[in-house]
Amino acid sequence: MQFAITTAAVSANPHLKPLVSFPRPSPQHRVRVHPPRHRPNTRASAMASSATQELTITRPDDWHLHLRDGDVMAAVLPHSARHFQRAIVMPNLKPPVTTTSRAIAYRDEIMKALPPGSSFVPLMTLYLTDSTSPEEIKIARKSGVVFSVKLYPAGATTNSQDGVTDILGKCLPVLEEMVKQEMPLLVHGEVTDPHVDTFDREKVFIEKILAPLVQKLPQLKIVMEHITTMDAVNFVESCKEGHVAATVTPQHLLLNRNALFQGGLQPHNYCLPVLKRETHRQAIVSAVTSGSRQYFLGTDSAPHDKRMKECSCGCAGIYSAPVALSLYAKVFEEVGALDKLEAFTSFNGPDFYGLPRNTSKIVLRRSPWKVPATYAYGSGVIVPMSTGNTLEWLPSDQPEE
Ligand SMILES: NC(=O)N[C@@H](CC(=O)O)C(=O)O
Repeated sequence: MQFAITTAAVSANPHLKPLVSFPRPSPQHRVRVHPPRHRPNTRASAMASSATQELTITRPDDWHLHLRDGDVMAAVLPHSARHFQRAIVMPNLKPPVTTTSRAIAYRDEIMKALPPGSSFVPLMTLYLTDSTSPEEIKIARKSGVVFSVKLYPAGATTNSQDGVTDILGKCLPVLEEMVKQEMPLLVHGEVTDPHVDTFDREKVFIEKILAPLVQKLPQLKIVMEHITTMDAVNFVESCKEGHVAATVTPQHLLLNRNALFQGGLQPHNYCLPVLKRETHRQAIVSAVTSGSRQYFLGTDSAPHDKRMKECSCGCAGIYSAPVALSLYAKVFEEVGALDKLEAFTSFNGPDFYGLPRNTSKIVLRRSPWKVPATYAYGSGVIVPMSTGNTLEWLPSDQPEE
């Protein structure tokens, strides 16, 4: 990563309080809290660096993306293709992508919808069901286009009704084949028991499902998707690097659960797993900006029509593809860790998946830009994360307002 301007290497926001420490269960699982470094000690130096700084980083990949299909896909795909070289494409379509042949057909649709000249590469994912066969995993690996298998506990989130009901039982032969094929299992880590408090569902999933799974199949490569709690951070860090990793979204780095109720119900901040307390957000920020190789970028960008979000039973999902890079840069800058951004966005993911790192670059300029209120698609509009806000970091090919 290059810092083009030398006035002040990396500026932290002088108005932000340093992160505070919080009680931890055991010393070996302690999250490292990294206070801002290179904090400019004069207003002048902060202003000088903010006026001029730019970052050149290896082009990132998005390791958790919902592209949908049809009109919505046509509208959102260019946003991801503009900033990301590759993306793990989630399979929760209606009907879900449960076989390699469907994954190939979906991939073809994506390729056709790409803007001319785009070199974006979709990495396909199979949707695990109780009846997925070990043979399907062999076919998936041979195809060269399927790179992972997604576990949705049945009923946990958008289009998960066909998901898994018994991961440690019925799915075991499939998981054993995945170990052989070195095929990562991507996990939506929430229990669905209605008696478990919504805010505890990730923690309980770790205790009841994930920890036993790792114990049973320690060689299985697992990505805990869109982590939201310090429990997840502690769990990931208690596991072996290279075997268990986690993706982290911009919303779980920037928002806590107050954002759901700020001035009234805020449907555009509602996603699953739901936002958690501030202490959890801080634990995730500390973990991700520590330089650990177990975390990588996964936006979970999940577009829904505005009418499906703003209604009596609004659906879960935050659309972040156009703003994600700007937001991740903001998070890293706020704790003085911009020097760690590139590993998170561009190295840790491919290293975990055993894929080559990208060779092309992208430039982030400190050039404030206003997020549009909505993005139009065929029959409606999608409201992006940070709608209407001004963001500091502009990726090089982001069109100016
Ligand atoms: N994150 C969400 O809240 N929603 C996702 C599904 C998912 O990843 O849980 C979606 O597909 O809309």
